[in-house]
Amino acid sequence: MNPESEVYASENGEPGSLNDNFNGDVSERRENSKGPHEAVHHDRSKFSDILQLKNGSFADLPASKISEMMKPNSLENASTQSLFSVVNKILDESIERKNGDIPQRVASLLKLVVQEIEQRVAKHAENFRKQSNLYKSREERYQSRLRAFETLTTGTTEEVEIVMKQLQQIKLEKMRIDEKRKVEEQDVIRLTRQKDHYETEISLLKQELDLAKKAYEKNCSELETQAMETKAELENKLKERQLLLNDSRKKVKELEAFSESKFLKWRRKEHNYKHFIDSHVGSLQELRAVSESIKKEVLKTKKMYREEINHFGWELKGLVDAAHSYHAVLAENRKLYNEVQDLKGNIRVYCRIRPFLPGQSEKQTTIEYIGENGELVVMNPLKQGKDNHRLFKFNKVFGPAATQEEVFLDTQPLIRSVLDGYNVCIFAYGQTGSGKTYTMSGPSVSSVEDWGVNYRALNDLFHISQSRKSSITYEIGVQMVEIYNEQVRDLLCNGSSQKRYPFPPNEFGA
Ligand SMILES: Nc1ncnc2c1ncn2[C@@H]1O[C@H](COP(=O)(O)OP(=O)(O)OP(=O)(O)O)[C@@H](O)[C@H]1O
Repeated sequence: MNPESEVYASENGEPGSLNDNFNGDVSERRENSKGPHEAVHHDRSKFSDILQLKNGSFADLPASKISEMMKPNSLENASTQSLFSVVNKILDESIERKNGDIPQRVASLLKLVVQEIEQRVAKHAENFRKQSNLYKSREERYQSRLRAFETLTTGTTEEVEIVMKQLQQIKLEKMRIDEKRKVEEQDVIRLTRQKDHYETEISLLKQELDLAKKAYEKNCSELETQAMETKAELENKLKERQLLLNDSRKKVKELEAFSESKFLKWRRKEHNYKHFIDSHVGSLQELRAVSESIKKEVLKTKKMYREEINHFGWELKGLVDAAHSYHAVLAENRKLYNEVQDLKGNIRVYCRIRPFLPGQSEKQTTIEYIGENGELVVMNPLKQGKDNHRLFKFNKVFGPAATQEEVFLDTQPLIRSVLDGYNVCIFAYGQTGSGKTYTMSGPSVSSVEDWGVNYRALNDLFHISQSRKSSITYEIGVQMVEIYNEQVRDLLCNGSSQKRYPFPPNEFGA
């Protein structure tokens, strides 16, 4: 038995009232004493009988009864309640008696009963003490256990947290499993319904199958009878067919003989056709070769035609370009013609003033004024009065800063009119060192910037003739002459044998 069960047993039994305890002791002794149950009952009934004597007294009891009651067995088996009742009754009787004397035998009984009660009280006290010690030891045990539990509790807080988390996860898992289980339950319900449905379908199909089976069996029997009939018919027909087959065999033999003769005839015809086809294949090959050569000829002719057409196309394009250029030239000529007509006469006179040459910077210029419209005022310090200044009028005056290109641009339209058949003459006039060569040829041929009117004019004419070559072919010739002291000299003639002019009229006028 464990301590807890011991405590509960003790609490329920031993710490009760005195009477209960005494009753317990009595029952315990009763069980331990191996005497007959009837004897115990007899001892107890003795005390009960005595106590039920309400009108009688102990003093009046016979000595034999009292000595029986005083026996150790009788006292030990009596209940504590009975013992206290005996004591009280004896004491009450002694009080009621006037002389107060108690008979010797009653006093002896009283003493024995009191001793019995004392023993029981002592035993009871001893039990209480033992119980108390037991409770104390158990309390100490519980205290130590409590402390151990407290230590365990503080030590296992972290574990408890982990366990709580695991528990949480397990709960979640459980919820998931529950949901899954619900779904599965629904599936089970669905499947059960389906199963029911299929079962009803199966039962229906079974019924149909039974019906079909019966119908089939019926059909089978009908067919069997029909088959028998048909068999008989077929046997008859077979006989008829057998006869027909014999006839047919005879006919086949006749036809075979006929086809054999036909085959020989067709064979001969095939041979004739083959010979005919072979002869025609030869002539066909010849025709093919002729056709190939004709095809090549046709392709060659086609190519030639294509090239000629291309050539015509180019020529046509040239004509179109020429027509376009011709229109442009016509427009330009018209413009030039108008310009020339606007001029007063066909002669233009330009004046170019050259800058001072190196080393002449200290000299004073005689040019007073250069006008926009060709006016030039020249001062003559040697003359006085009115003659001091003289005004000259030109088509245009080029100042010392004018470039070669600016000078050329004014003469360019006139030069271009040469290409349309007009006669043009550019004539440079001036005293020695005034800049005629510089203007007409330029200081240097290597630099295009320095080119004078002659080079620029020829360059321009070559460009135009090149652009118009599809429509017009020009022949360009150059003459360069110098008139000095009324002597004309050919400047393009090499060496000392320079040709002297006047030339014959046909040469000079070209
Ligand atoms: N516009 C100009 N700018 C700079 N230098 C010029 C100009 N015109 C002429 N000169 C210079 O003046 C000098 C004389 O010029 P150029 O030889 O052309 O004169 P010219 O009239 O031909 O002389 P000549 O009649 O003796 O042959 C040259 O050194 C030339 O470089």
